[in-house]
Amino acid sequence: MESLINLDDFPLDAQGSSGWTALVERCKAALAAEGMFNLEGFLKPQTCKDILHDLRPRFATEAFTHSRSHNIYFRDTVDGLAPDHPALHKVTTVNHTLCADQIGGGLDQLYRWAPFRAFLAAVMDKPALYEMDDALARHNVMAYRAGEGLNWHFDRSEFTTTLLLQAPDAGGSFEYRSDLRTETDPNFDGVAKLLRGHDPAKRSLSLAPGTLNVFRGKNTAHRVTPVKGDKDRIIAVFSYFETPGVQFSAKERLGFYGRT
Ligand SMILES: O=C(O)CCC(=O)C(=O)O
Ligand SMILES: [Fe+2]
Repeated sequence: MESLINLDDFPLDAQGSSGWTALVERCKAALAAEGMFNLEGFLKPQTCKDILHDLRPRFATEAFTHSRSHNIYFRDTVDGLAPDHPALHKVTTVNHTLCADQIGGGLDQLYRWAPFRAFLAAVMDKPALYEMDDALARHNVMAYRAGEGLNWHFDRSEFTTTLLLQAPDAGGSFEYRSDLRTETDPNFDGVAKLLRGHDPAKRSLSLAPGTLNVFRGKNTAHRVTPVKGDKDRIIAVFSYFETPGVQFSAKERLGFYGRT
């Protein structure tokens, strides 16, 4: 693992050591204050280059073009919402996705590496985290080309872990609104306000390649704005859950990946 990630600055392999504990505390504090944390330089630059080299031909030939009109829930109907409620306003997404069964290599090794899950569990105050039992959804890599983005949505998992592999020249910002809803309050009017562009608590972030980013995606509305220029924005996304055996439904797999 030391050839993949910067274990000197981020000693995930030394669980319980003072360096590991300090890192966990730092990440927890950022998560509490800002709803996310970033570890810049997490992935080694050469690893990043090697991964991109491996994935480029796959993006050219076998990635799924995820292109659709959707609402923030990625669901046709939502309990308690009339079909014409502005929280169901439709937005458009276009990007290109490779699934876990098309990726392999260092990203798959990292996804399966137990100390990575243990570190994330400690930061999120969970007894343990488990890999998804879904050969496609476990981890993905997405490429956003000029004009493409991922529009407003909430994630299925409580938190989302991403690793930027390549930054675009311009655009492709990560915009987010932390705690827009809770487990007990869907805050439909707040969602409608954000979609109208009227939420002053919206924040924006431009990530550097190699940065590990973790945010509470289930209740944080987020989007990636359209990329500008010829350099694609390329990002890996890892999904873990509190219980083993989690899978996407066949309908979700079809919608996100074009196959089941
Ligand atoms: O590309 C990103 O930065 C975010 C990805 C994301 O939100 C997702 O995969 O659900
Ligand atoms: Fe997301």
